[in-house]
Amino acid sequence: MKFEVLTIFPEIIECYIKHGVLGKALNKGIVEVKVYNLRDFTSDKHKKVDDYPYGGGAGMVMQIEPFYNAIMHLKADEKPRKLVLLSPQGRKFTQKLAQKFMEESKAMVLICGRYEGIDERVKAFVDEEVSIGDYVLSGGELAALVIIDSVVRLIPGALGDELSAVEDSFMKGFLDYPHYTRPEDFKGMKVPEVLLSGDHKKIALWRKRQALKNTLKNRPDLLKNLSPEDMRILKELC
Ligand SMILES: N#Cc1c(-c2ccc3ccn(Cc4ccncc4)c3c2)n[nH]c1N
Repeated sequence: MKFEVLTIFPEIIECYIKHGVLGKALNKGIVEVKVYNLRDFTSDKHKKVDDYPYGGGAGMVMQIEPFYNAIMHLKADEKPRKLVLLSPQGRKFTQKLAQKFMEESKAMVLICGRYEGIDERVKAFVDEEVSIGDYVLSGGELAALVIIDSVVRLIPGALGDELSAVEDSFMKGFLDYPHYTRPEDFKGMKVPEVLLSGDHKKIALWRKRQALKNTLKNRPDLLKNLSPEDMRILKELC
């Protein structure tokens, strides 16, 4: 899968993608990430990308021309790609949308604005407008990285044999269970006995109960379409 990112801060993307799961997927050739500096698609000597908003108001707005020139440059190879604009006004990005992007797109262009946003006319050239959540960021780059990271985790082979995105929370419809590792006793804070028991059936039940308990407490909105067994466990918790 190929990601092409349009931004005025390429170093934000370039720094992050070298590490972790993404770095390994890049080294394996499962994923390709190309970053384009929008300033390279300007036509003035100052590489200007923003201007004052028509109608007045605070801040600056990013001009359409660099976005248009960059998108036309990418489209010149006539290969299919999904163009996604990151924006506070976008549809909510969820695990389900990450799965859809992974299944449907061989290539994605992630368009990152800054300042108070970008000229509305850019939207005529994009397929999706996406927001990663109900909070205000300073630009689209972090959102682009969230999308890249969550989509790459879903690509078969990206996590390596020992891990699987299927086990990820949200994939199962509820939050994850608690995790523990050595030491067994840290300043009197002990690992739950059940996890030391070696009884895999008991451990699995304990983990399911804890996951449902966490979900009931922090994200009851996720508790839909539970299996009858999970519903039984949940009722015990209430
Ligand atoms: N995805 C996503 C986002 C953004 C986001 C995305 C792109 C841009 C470009 C510019 N800004 C700054 C800005 C613009 C307008 N209003 C407030 C701040 C952005 C924010 N904020 N919060 C999210 N969940």
